[in-house]
Parts: sequence; C-alpha cells; structure tokens
Amino acid sequence: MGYYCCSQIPFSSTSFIIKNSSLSGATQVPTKGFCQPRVSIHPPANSKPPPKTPTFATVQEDKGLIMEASDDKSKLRIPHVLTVAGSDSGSGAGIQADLKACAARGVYCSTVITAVTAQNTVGVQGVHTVPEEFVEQQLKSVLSDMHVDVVKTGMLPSIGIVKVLHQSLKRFPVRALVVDPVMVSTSGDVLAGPSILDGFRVDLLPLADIVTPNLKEASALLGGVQLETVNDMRSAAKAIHDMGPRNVLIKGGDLAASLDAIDVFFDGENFYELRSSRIKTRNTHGTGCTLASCIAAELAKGSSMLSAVKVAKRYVETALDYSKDIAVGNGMQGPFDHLLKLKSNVHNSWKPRAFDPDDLFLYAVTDSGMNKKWGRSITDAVKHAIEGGATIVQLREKDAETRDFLESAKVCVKICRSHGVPLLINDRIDIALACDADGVHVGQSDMPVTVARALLGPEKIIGVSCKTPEQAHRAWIDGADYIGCGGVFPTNTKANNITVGLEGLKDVCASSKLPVVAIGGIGASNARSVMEIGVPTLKGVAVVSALFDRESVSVETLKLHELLKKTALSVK
Ligand SMILES: Nc1ncnc2c1ncn2[C@@H]1O[C@H](COP(=O)(O)OP(=O)(O)OP(=O)(O)O)[C@@H](O)[C@H]1O
Ligand SMILES: Cc1ncc(CO)c(N)n1
Ligand SMILES: [Mg+2]
Repeated sequence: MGYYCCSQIPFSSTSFIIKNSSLSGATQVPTKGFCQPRVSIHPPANSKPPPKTPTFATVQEDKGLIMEASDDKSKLRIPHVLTVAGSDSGSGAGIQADLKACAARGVYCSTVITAVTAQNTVGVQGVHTVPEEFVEQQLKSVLSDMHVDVVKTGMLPSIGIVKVLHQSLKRFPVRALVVDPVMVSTSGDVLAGPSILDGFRVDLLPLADIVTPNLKEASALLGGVQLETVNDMRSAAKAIHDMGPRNVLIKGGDLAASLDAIDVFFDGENFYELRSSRIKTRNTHGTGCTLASCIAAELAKGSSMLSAVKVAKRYVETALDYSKDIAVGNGMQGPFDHLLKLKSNVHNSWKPRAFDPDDLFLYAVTDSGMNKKWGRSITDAVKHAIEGGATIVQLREKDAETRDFLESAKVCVKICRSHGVPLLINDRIDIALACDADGVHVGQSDMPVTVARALLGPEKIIGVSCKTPEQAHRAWIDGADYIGCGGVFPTNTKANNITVGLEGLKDVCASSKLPVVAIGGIGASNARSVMEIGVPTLKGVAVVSALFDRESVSVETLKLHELLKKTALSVK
C-alpha cells in the first residue's frame, strides 16, 4: 500500500474473534437456524429498552470468520456492513471512505449509492442524485440476498430516498443502524438540503442505534442553535437523543482548532467526552464518514456501542496522524490513508526489493557474545561485514535487552539499506516489525512460518532452519523464501546441535524447492567442500564465528568472499 487510488474498491478481511458479543440495546428477534440471532431495528427510544442479552457467535478462530450455526456448518460468513451513501470522485469521503474503513477494519462492505458527486480536495463541483426507485432496487438486491449485520447511512440527498430506505429496513431488519446525517461537506457545499431534516426526524432517527452529527448537522437538526463549546455539545446530544436514536455522538472536529478533538457521546443515561489530540493536518476530508463506518464495522463484529465508538475514534486519530503529511490534490481538504500499516516508513520512497536467492551467497550472522568479546557494537559488526562483501545479514542477538536490540536493529536497517543488503532478524518477529527489517529467520521450534507470514505480510523474507527433506518440504508449503540447512559441521555457537554433515546437506538441497544456505561450523577452511557438493539449490554459506570471532570482521569477510567466488567459478 502506498498509492492513493480514486477508483479502486478495496476489500480485505483480517482476523477477528467474537465471543459473547453484545450489541447494546438492539431488539433481538430469534430467527430459525441462526445461533446468532438476527436483531431488528429497535422501537422508538421512548419505549423501554429491552434487556441487554449477549448474543453468541461461534468463531472459527484460525480463520477469524463468524461461523453461523446454519444447516451447512461449513459456511463461513464475515461481518457485513451495508453503506447507503453518496460516491465521492476524490475518494476521500462517502462510499469510497466507507469501503476503505471497512476493509481496514476487516469487515465486508456492500454499497447502495444514493448520489454521485463530482468532488475533489477543493470542493463539490456537482451532484447527481440517483432516482429513488433505483436506490430501492439496490437496497433490495443487497438485503434480499446477503446477510447484512449493520446498515450505515451517509449522504441521503432526497426525502424520497429516506422513505425507501425506511421501508427497506422495515422489510429487511438488520442488527443495527448507524446514521451519519450528512448535510454539508467541510468545504461548505450542500449535500442534502433542509428538506431532508424531516426525513431524519420522522423516519430515520427513531430507528437509529446511533446518530453521528458534526456541529453544523447537530445545529441543523435542532433548528439552528449555536454550538461552540463542549457544554453546548452535551445539551445538543440530549436534545437529539429525545428524537429517538438510542445513542448520540456529536463530533467536535469543527471545534476551535486550539482545542483537542473532542466528541460527546450520550447513551441516554451517561455522557462521555471522548478526547484525542488534534492532529495538525489538512487531510481531514472524510473523517466523519470513516468514523461512522468504523463504528458500524465494530458493531458488525459484535462490539458494544461505547467500545465501537472508542475504537472508531482511535482509528481515525491514528489514520490522521499517519497521513498528516501525504499530499493528494491542491485544495484545502485532503484525504487520508485508511489502509495504514501503523508503520512510520511506509510512505518512504524506499521499496523492498524482491528476494533474490543469490543474496544467500555470503550470509553473515551476528552473535552478541562475540561482539561483546571483541568490544564491538552490533552496528559496527554489520558495517564491517558489509564492507567485506556480505550479501545478506542476520542479527542473532540472543541475550540483548529488547530495547537496546531494537535501537541497534534500526541503525542496522539503515546501514544495510544504504548498501542494498537485506537485513533479517533471528527469531524476533516483533523486532523485525518494529525496525522494518527485510525479514526474519526462524528455527523449527520458533514461530511457525505461516504465522510469521501472516504477521509480516507477503513482501518480507522468511527463512527457516531445516535438517531434513521433510522439514524443507514443509517450509516450501508454508511459504518460506529460503531454508538454512545445518549444522553442517560441529560448532560452538550452537551447543548440542545435531550435525547433518555434507551428506545430510546434499539430501536436503536435492529435495528442496527453495534455495538453501548451508550453516554450522563453516569458514575459510571448509567453505569450498560445502559449495562443491554441486546441488543447484545450494546458494551460499552462512557464517558466524569465522567472521565475528575474529579481530577484523571486514578482512575475514573479504577473504571468504574471494574464496567463494573462486569456488563458484570452478563449480560451474
Ligand atoms: N484534526 C483532527 N485531529 C484528530 N481528530 C479529528 C480531527 N478532525 C476531526 N477529528 C475527529 O474525526 C471525527 C469526525 O469528526 P468531524 O467533525 O471532522 O466530522 P465531519 O465534519 O462529519 O467530517 P467529514 O464531513 O469531513 O467527513 C471525530 O471523531 C473528530 O473528533
Ligand atoms: C459523497 C459524500 N458523502 C459525505 C461527505 C461528507 O464528508 C462528502 N463530502 N461527500
Ligand atoms: Mg460529516
């Protein structure tokens, strides 16, 4: 990820687990064949709220999908939000923001488009309303076929559209309704005129589980009262709650810029001030749509309302912070990046290059004990190995403190990157993620390759230690990029490690579909014999002591590099 796209419709599902979930206050209507009851839109708020009974969703944890206890037990279903909103050609708000927010939160999102807007970072240049009959047709297509958990509404440009939505929700009840009463864009352009207010008051708010107006929209719903302070927001939340929605969230994005970003949540009993720091950025276009979609997504996963709102607010804050410097368009209000990776350097121009098996040629593995013995830092060890011609580096710092290790690893990443040499971390997926290393190397009893892959994503390099053809086969099936085979010879760096010898190495290389690097007791005296086994999958040697348990790392690396080059020529 790293490119802004105006037409792409993202979809992703990530893992999540639901147990004992409860949706605050929605009326539950038991439906035959579902262990997770379908819940109808609740009655007006002046009728007594039903007791909060937890709903239960059976979960297949490894897939992260809700499993319905329907007749067909093999059917997996992912939480589903339907957004009923307008399209924003600039993709910062509207349908496009909803799709991205749901994708980022791991929820399926279907779409009913109510209007098409010609819109960019400058403002709204045109609005084309979809005829209400066609909105109705879209609603029917989705709701009659798919199991929608939560409906979220955005731009509803005509009273007729509000009416058909109301009818459709009566006909096809869902578990929760999130209403974002979109009226005016931040650029000041009207997206739904005042005639819509009656539609909200009469038809939608009494059905809503939550309504999320910004300051201007709250003011419009209340007939134009001024809202400038947090106290005003509280009074507004209470007054809007009286119109029927179960919960109200007044968004304070438009409060004075000197203040924190404060939203007021009211559940009919208690007020909550939800605060986050105000991110200094022009890229706030679509925060409202995103917040409402994220609330809907969390509800679809089974969160309570308050926790859904808190998660959504934190998500928006993190996404804004992460995107504060991105530049899309020339106007005053830029979009932000929903599919953030929560990493500081994704927007760098640096792009990981694809793994090249020839990188395994001279594989330097650091060792904290040896570095200590010779009085060198990890970073000096890495620098010198690269100077001598190491083609890939692995940090294997078994007894370093995590915080120190991370700091050194970050510096090593910079050094390696500036020389085009991949840097891997031994065992520690957390460190690899935190320093954005090129990948990891894991042993047979470390984290499984499949789990490491899920955490690291498709681009990172994963190597795995294997002693047998069976382990090598497994590594290939599990999606590793290379295997390390050994120990070939006895070594001090791994006490009690069974050696496989040159024969064992040959067997593994001959059967492996992945490139192999030989490891264990290899140095200048025996590297030639290793490379001479002559199996094409063997791409190089990994070395610890022969480089790092020496006075000059660069000199030893250079010597070994020369020797390997000569051997490679003679083996060919
Ligand atoms: N600069 C900011 N820093 C942090 N949070 C912000 C900032 N601006 C808005 N927010 C938060 O984003 C969410 C959306 O609020 P906002 O008032 O911007 O909605 P909105 O006007 O409907 O947005 P839009 O119409 O652009 O989609 C709220 O939780 C708000 O506190
Ligand atoms: C289509 C659309 N929906 C909602 C908003 C509010 O941000 C917008 N600007 N455009
Ligand atoms: Mg808004």
